[in-house]
Amino acid sequence: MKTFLRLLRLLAPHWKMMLWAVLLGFCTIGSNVGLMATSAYLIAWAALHPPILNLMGATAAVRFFGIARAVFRYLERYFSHHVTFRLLSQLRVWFYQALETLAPARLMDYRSGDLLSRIVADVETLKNFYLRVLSPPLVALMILGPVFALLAHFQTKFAYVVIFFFLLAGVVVPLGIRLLGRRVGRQRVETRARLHAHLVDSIQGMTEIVAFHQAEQRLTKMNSLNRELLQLQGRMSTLAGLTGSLTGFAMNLAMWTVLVLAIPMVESGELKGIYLAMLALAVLSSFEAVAPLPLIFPHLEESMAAAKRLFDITDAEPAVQSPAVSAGRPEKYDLQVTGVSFRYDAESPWALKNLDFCLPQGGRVAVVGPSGAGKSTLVNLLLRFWDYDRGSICLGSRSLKEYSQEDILSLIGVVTQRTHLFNATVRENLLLARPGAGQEEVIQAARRARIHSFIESLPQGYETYIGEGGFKLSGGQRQRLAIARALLKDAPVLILDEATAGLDPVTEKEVMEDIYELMKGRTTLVITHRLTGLEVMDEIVVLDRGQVVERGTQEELLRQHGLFRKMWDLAHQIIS
Ligand SMILES: Nc1ncnc2c1ncn2[C@@H]1O[C@H](COP(=O)(O)OP(=O)(O)OP(=O)(O)O)[C@@H](O)[C@H]1O
Repeated sequence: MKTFLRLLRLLAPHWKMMLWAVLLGFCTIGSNVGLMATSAYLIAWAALHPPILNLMGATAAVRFFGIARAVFRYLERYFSHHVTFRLLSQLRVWFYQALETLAPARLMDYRSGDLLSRIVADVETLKNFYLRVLSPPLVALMILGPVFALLAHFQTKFAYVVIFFFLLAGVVVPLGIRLLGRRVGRQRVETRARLHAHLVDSIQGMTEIVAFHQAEQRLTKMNSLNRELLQLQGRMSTLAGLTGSLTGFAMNLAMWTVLVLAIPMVESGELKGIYLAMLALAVLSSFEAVAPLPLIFPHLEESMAAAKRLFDITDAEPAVQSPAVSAGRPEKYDLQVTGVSFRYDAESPWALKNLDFCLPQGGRVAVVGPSGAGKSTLVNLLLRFWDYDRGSICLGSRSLKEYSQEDILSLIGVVTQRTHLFNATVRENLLLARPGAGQEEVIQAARRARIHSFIESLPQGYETYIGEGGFKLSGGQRQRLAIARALLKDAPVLILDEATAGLDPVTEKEVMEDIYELMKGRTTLVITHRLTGLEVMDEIVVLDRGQVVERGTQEELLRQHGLFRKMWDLAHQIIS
């Protein structure tokens, strides 16, 4: 019920349009009843060869209802589709905005295919909530009044017969269908989501799947999910077919009952014969309003399941609470980390324990350590993707928690090993760092990152599409674009998170030179497990299992014969 009310609230801004669509739906079916009734009356009367002038009124009514039905149908479709598409786009934006506030911390537990399924398929499913759940009963209720009045005008018992069969087709049949189709809607939403997640996962990991000969297994799983979904869709279609026949049966029974009651009245002279066909067709056509009712429950169940999946995400608490008023820009860009401890959840071990270091404005500090030491965790905290549990991190004189995430992200430029490049042009990818930058600034940043001449050599220069994830570029070129992006952003604080990992030694050396260019005048934190280029660092902090185990300059650490020295020797053994 709560989900139902929340969905209604989402529809609230469009209530006027929806009301119009319902009114037009009523007018369409009303015109159809009028058209059928007046046509039957006209034909029956014309068969008695009255003077042609006497038929003029009925002829005009047939024309009027015929045209009205078409016009109302068009307008009803126009309004209902208009409102549905606006609703869907509003839902998509609303859901996407919720995703943004949760990224990345709260989204880690979801598969990307599952999220895709929610934003595409589940949102799409919700169009049925209005079109097939809310609107049909309102239209049916509205049509019942005039049809009742029309039939009661001739005989009250005709009207009661129609009400009885309306209730049968519009209430009893839907309840029966609900019993038969229990859980079909929900299962369909869930199976579809699993199939989407599996598909996206398979497409993203296609290279590994082929390399490890897993295509067969993947296909088998996909086929089994497909079959499950097909079965559920088959059940839904069976229900739709059953609904159609039951409603048709109730409709015909209603017509025959009215005829069985009316024919003796014609014989006894209580009712004129020319009204007989009119009554029969009026009853038949009024059932158009009842036809969609039996599928309300499966659609309602499906909409509720889809809405619940969306609300699950939008209700999640962001991992970081932004302050009501952000501290804005600090007066100095130094970072002070004092006694910081953090774990990803209450059951996990500490990823960082009592971490201390100071990074003065314009200074350079490297955090190194073996895999799992907590280096990326530190970056997550500095970018306010997660909030630390103990200790403090200050940027300038203020705690990081006093800055909104937006402000933090504008103050800190990041180059990571996994910089995401979009399936867009080179220029668009660079402009992501500063959308308002002019062409000259873009070129300048690319020049400083030494990627300009390469870009110029591309077929369309800066307008060349670089493919999804920048797949048309080499690793080194991708990193240079990332560096150009950071140069364009021109943030006072810089984090380099394994910025050269995955590059061959020659390219790494070249990219390092670009990185030194990027570091100039910025407060820089380098996160790495590769021990190259660290001689220019003011301090190196060595982390192991979340704790600082050594600190000093490269020279000092090499003399200490501790973990740093071990890592250094190992790295140089591998190279030699
Ligand atoms: N999202 C997460 N949820 C739970 N635990 C996590 C998460 N990310 C990292 N961890 C855990 O936190 C610890 C530190 O991981 P982190 O990624 O910070 O190490 P790292 O030093 O960056 O390693 P690498 O050099 O391999 O990237 C590890 O034990 C890891 O399993």
